Amino acid sequence: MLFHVRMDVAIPHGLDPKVRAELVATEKARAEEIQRSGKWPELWRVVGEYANISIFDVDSNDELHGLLSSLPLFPYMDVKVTPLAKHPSKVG
Ligand SMILES: O=C(O)CC1=CCC(=O)O1
Repeated sequence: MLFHVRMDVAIPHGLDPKVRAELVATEKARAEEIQRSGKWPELWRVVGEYANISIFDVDSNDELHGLLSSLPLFPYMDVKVTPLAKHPSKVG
């Protein structure tokens, strides 16, 4: 099952810079781990925004929720999920 996911990140401005740096580093490590599993085939920065557009390839809604909520930045994200289906006009 493919899902288009947009994540908008809003880390509180008052957060200790060391805590912020650690959060971002652990987010990167976890994101790379999930990508290596093949469940997160696309990850793109939205130009000019602290946001990304991703494609996830998972077996269920519950699996996707588990992956997203395992991200250290999850508490600071607004996440919008769009389930994808095949388009009848797609060639190939
Ligand atoms: O920077 C972002 O868009 C948030 C994020 C998701 C995975 C990652 O490494 O950072």
